[in-house]
Amino acid sequence: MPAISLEGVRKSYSLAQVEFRALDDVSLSVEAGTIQGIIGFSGSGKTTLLRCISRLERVDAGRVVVDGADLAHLDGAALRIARRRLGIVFQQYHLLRSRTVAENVALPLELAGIGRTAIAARVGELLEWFGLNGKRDAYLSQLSGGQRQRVAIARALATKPAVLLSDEPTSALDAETTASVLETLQRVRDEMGITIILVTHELNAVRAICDKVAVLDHGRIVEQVSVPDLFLRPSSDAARRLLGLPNSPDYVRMLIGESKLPADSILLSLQLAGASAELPLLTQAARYFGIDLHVVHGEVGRLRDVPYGNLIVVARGEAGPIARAVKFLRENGAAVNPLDSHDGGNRA
Ligand SMILES: Nc1ncnc2c1ncn2[C@@H]1O[C@H](COP(=O)(O)OP(=O)(O)OP(=O)(O)O)[C@@H](O)[C@H]1O
Repeated sequence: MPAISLEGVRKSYSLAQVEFRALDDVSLSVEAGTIQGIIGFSGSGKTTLLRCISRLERVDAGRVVVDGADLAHLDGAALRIARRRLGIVFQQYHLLRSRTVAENVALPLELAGIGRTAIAARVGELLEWFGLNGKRDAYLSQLSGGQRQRVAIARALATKPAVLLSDEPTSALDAETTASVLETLQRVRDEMGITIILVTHELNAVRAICDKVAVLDHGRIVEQVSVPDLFLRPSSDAARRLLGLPNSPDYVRMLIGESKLPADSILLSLQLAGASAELPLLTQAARYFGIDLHVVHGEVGRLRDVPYGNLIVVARGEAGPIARAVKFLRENGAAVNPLDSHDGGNRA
């Protein structure tokens, strides 16, 4: 059974009597014990989606089933109890300045009416697990950003939720602290078996710890794929733009500072993964077919040990050899798409 299942979720806001659909028929199933990333451009609906899952916002239509309970259709005491199965962390921590670390972590347990002895035991267990024992009596002002976020995560997990929702938990942190918070989230999944939803605009966070990732675009999920598939084979326009792989030739020309390419050249988008990324395919294609292949934009790297390259290449030469080179690249496992229909993209 999935830990979270969204079916046909819709949410609109009215602004100056104009209805704006922030979530449009969103369906998503998140397996228990996994980290689900949610990415998308600003305004695509990420935060709204988290607010609807946590019932901070009521959906207009659809089902929001968390750990077996449909939060969209619960009210009163039943909703309060069901919400304890969810923990939430935010970018800005939302911790209380007037309380110590231990008192912050205790807060949700106090609100749930748990007895003092049980609260002390649970808080002690969490502070130990999060390496915060030495800070139990410290106040917010005495903590680093990373420590604050660990306190916020510990507090979110106080009531032993099945699911942790995290909204941009690392965007206020430097690279090193980000890495340690991401590692903490990974341990939360691995050692506590908690399902995590991670809303982020940082692709590195997705690459580092997510199992699957959903791409939101204008309130719709346009891709729900494994993390390797996002990086190695992005299919939606939104995912390609998020990865810095634009589909628009004009945008690429601006990026490379060339308003016009030579008449005998075309722009190619090239994706290589696994074995194809280990071969010197571009050099071979250029040599065999007597053309120039010039990488003008993109990235190469390794994703969970699979080498990959997402490249924008200017191919220069005669139409026939370019078409044969493209065929050769495809036969050797590269995904090749002409970007430019004006400068003869149809030749490939
Ligand atoms: N309470 C609200 N009233 C009216 N419009 C809203 C409200 N909350 C969100 N919106 C609109 O819904 C759309 C989605 O907003 P949301 O905050 O979910 O996007 P996001 O992807 O989280 O963006 P960001 O990355 O900038 O946080 C935006 O156009 C936003 O202006």
